[in-house]
Parts: sequence; structure tokens; C-alpha cells
Amino acid sequence: MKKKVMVGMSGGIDSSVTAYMLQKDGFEVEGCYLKLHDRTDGYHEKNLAYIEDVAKFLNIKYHVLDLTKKFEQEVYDYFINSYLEGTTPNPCVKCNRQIKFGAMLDFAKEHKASYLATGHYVKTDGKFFYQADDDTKDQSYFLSQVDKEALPFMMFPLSTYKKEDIIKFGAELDVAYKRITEKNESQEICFVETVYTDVVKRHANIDIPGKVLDEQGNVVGEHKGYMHYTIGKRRGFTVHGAHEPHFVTKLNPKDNTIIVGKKQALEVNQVKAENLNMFIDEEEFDCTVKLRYRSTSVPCKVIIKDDKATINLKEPAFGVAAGQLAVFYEEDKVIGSAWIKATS
Ligand SMILES: Nc1ncnc2c1ncn2[C@@H]1O[C@H](COP(=O)(O)OP(=O)(O)OP(=O)(O)O)[C@@H](O)[C@H]1O
Repeated sequence: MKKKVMVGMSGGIDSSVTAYMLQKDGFEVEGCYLKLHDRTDGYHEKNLAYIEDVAKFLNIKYHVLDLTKKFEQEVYDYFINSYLEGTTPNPCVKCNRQIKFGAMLDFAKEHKASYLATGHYVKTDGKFFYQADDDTKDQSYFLSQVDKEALPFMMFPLSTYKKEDIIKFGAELDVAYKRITEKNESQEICFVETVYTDVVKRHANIDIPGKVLDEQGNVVGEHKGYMHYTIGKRRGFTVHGAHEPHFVTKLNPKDNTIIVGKKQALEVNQVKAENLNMFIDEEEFDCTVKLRYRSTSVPCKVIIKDDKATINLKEPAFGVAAGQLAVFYEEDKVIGSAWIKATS
């Protein structure tokens, strides 16, 4: 009997090709579309029309799973609260743990699927995640908080391919191909249609001007409201009489001030992180760490105590934001991750 794989289908080319590849490999494939939010611009209708085309072409069944409530509680509220608290959230990381490889995995198991597959660019051997072969597409950073218990059920057929290969496979999907390539590459955050401030605006007045301070606490300029800024930002505020660029180094929600400094002020040598998700048992180890998605890995020593990590960087990093994830790598293998709380 064929083994069943549930494929998380978004309507885009990556998950469509994932379903196609697994069917070619001899699996019984079913699709699952997650409704995660109530966007009113025809977003879900369009995605579902694409999925309908692909499902017809492959002659597979698909399900629509409404997780709007869970998504709001676990991802959306956290996203808004992070900006209110002056930190920089990473909603995709939360979604992968709680929703895609939490609730969707439970759904796949309920439907007697042996595996859950997605179009993420990442590898797994059932115990660890590894970076995808296509460096520019690698999504291991976003998956590093997924519960290790979920790994034996996960499949990522795209992990050894380059995007160009996927486009070629997509062309074999014939009628569906035109439509799935019409769909734009997904936005960075699926519920943000334009910029994050447009979303936060629905819940708070973000346009309350405040004071810009230097590192000594002197008032040096004005800003538009602290929620407009993230660590490392260098525009949208004034610094009177400055000849060199100034960067945001700290946000103070309590008094609506922001602290700015020259590039050097962004330098970080130690990071404190919490809420660990570890794939190894060691509590003291050398590795490399990514402190933002699109940043290069920095060599470091990690010491874990009472479920908190102290990350001593062997080379300085710049523009590290509380709220982002520190992901630990041993070459291409993800060995754990933790949420950044403070830097020095
Ligand atoms: N709404 C959704 N319902 C079900 N699965 C989803 C949904 N959104 C994303 N996924 C799954 O997660 C994978 C990664 O999502 P992401 O948005 O990062 O990728 P993508 O490159 O845009 O993928 P695609 O081309 O399939 O849209 C998708 O390929 C798909 O398998």
C-alpha cells in the first residue's frame, strides 16, 4: 500500500512542485491549505483557485483547515505586542512551531498520513535540520524552533534543488503552471500586505513624536514614534548637527524615546537568549550563530544555565535586535536556537 503524505499547499509553485514530486515518487498525496488570517483582498480565494487547479491536474484530494483563531492567539497577537514592547518579532518562526509543524502536523496524523511535507528549503534526517543546498533560499533559520518530536514526520523534497530546477518541474504541471507562476513570490510575512506599521496601526497610535537621545542621554533630535523603528535603522529621525550617519541602538517604549549612535555603537559582543529549543544535550559548546535571517554566521561559545543561553561572540556582530532568534549551527547542521533578550 502507498504511504500517505500530507502536503502543506499554499497555492504557490514550491508547494505545488512538492506535491507533484512526491506523487511521482509513489506516495499517496493529499493537500492541506491553512487559512491563517482574514485578509479581505481576495487572498484566500486566489490561493484556493490555484490549489484547485493543481489538485485537479494531480487528481488529489485537498483539505482547507481554518486556523485563524489559533494563528491570532499564537502569532498575530505576539507580533503586535512585540512592537508595543519595542522588540522586533519573527512571526514565521512562531508559525512554523505552533501552526505548520504543530496544528497542521496533528491534522496530518489524524488523517493517517505518515509524513507532512512542505516546500520549505531545508533538510532533515529526522533528528536535525540542515541548511538547504541553495544558500540563497535556505530556511533553516525559520524552522529552528520546531519541536524535535516533529522531525521524524517531516519531508522537504525541494531541499536539494535550486529555484531554477523547481521552475522547470513546475512547467510539467501543465495547465496549473501558468497560474502558480502568476502568483507572486510570497511576501515576507503572509499577513502583512504592505509594511508592518500598517498592521500595528490598527491596534495602536504609532504616530506619537518623541525625543532622540544620544548614548549619554542628551536630547539630540526628534522621531515619529518609537514603533516606526527597529535596531540598526538609520532614517526617519533627526539628529541635529550630525555629519555622520546615526543608527538606532535602543527603543524605550516607556518614555517613547529612541537612542541613536554611530555605527560602532551597534557592535555587540555578548547576547543573552531564552526559550531554548535544543537538538543536542550539551550545555557548553563552540559553534556559529546567526543572529538575523540574512546575516552571516559568527563563531561563538554558548553557555546554557537554567534554560538561558549566554552567547559570547568571537567576532563582533552589528545591529542585533531583541526579539529575533539566535540560531546555533555546527557547519550546516542546526543544533538549537533561542530568543534574543539582551545584547552588550
Ligand atoms: N497557507 C498555507 N497552507 C498550507 N501550507 C502552507 C501555507 N503557507 C505556506 N505553506 C507551506 O510552507 C511552505 C513554505 O512557505 P513559504 O511561504 O515560506 O514559501 P513559498 O516559497 O512562498 O512557497 P510556495 O511557493 O509554495 O507558496 C510552502 O511551500 C507550503 O508548503
